[in-house]
Amino acid sequence: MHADNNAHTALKITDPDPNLKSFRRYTEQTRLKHSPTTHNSPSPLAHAHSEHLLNSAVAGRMRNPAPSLHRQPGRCAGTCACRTGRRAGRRFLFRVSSRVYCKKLQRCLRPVREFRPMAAAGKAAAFHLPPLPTVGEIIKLFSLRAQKELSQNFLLDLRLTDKIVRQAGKLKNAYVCEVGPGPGGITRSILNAGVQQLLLVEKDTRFIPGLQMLSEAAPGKVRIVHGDILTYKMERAFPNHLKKNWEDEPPNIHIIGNLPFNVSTPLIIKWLENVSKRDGPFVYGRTQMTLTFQKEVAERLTANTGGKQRSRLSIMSQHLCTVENCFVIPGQAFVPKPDVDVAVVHFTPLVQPKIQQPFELVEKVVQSVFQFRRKYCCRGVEILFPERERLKKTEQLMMAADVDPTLRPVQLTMSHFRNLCNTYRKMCDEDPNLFAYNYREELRQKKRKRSPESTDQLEKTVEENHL
Ligand SMILES: C[S@@+](CC[C@H](N)C(=O)[O-])C[C@H]1O[C@@H](n2cnc3c(N)ncnc32)[C@H](O)[C@@H]1O
Repeated sequence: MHADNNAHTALKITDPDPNLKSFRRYTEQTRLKHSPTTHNSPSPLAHAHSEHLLNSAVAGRMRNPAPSLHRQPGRCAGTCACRTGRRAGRRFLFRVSSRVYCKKLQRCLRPVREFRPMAAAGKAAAFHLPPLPTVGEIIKLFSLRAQKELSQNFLLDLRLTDKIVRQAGKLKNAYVCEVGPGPGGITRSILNAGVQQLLLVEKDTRFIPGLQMLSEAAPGKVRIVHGDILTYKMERAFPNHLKKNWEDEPPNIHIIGNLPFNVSTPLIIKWLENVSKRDGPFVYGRTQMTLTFQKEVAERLTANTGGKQRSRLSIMSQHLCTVENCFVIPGQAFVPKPDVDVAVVHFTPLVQPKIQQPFELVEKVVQSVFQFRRKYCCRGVEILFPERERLKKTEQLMMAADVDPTLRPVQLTMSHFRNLCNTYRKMCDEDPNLFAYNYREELRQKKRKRSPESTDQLEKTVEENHL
């Protein structure tokens, strides 16, 4: 373990983790389960190789099976006699990208055809993770019960995790940060996409040994940070040479994550602010993000003018990024099943934000407008101004911005919001106290004046409750 420049715990893997003792137990059990006595006569060579694989996995030196074991294309190289054909044993097979695995042995059945030409042609072999226990088995192995307070819902289906990772685009030789990798389903898909480096930021210590196992299976590629993504300093996460100008194509850096629901919204707002200020993960340029959200939040992020879900999030995200609602993952796909469905959203920061004003100003205007989402939009605009000049200034703003005050907030287009923000900015420049004006604070003070005792009492009770 060594200290990361982020003051989080970055883990460097040297010795096998104590938990690998239980992994050894696991592999022993697997070996016994699939021993020659329970399967149709395997070749002694295959059995010996199976032993070697299991032992080397424990030592953290798992590699692809030797080509000699793939001499019978399409046939399981392990101790079971299942076939890739239509015949017996088909139920044990499953596919990950172009690879066929035997479920029972966790063994790749990649036929020799796929193995040789690459080497023969002198090309660098594409990276593939060696056979590993399934994500489900990792969960059992390390007793990783999902914790509700961390909104933990795991994805075990590798076809789904592959599909999420494909939304990020081409990841060959990319630098990727995965947030909240948990038991590592998405992590495997990212590694199989041929990334150069993968940074994992995980808050829950219990997942670290399972992630170490993945790290050992992809030597030199994985960096594990035990920390909180909300405070992790992303501006130091990747090498400096990857930096691109904002106007250039996005850098080869991606953020991917199946985020906990209670973290995803504050995190995306933080990252949108980082996009606007070109700091955090965006010091490298227009870093792309592929993240999951509760389906309704994803709909808000991508809602168009007039849409039922049009909200503050729609304007804040779409004025800074191209936002794409990629696909929905039904709740049943997760373990344990959440009460809601989940959607995958892809963000690419825009070269020119649609509203060229400071993040805080845009947020203040947009938040005020949507404060009364069922009323005319002028009702929300009013709260940008102190009471004594409210009506006059609201009228002035609506007129100068050329916005019909009887439109509802959801009917306002991006250019309406741009005009409102630009005009409000001019008014703030003319009156330096205006931006600091806070409607809620004014309300509170008015109430305090009206009934000082009850307000003081109320505040005291709130304070006590906080303690
Ligand atoms: C919904 S689970 C997803 C796990 C895994 N990515 C998957 O798809 O199966 C969310 C993960 O994020 C982690 N997490 C929660 N809050 C976090 C935070 N603030 N920073 C980093 N990781 C966090 C949880 O411990 C958990 O592993």
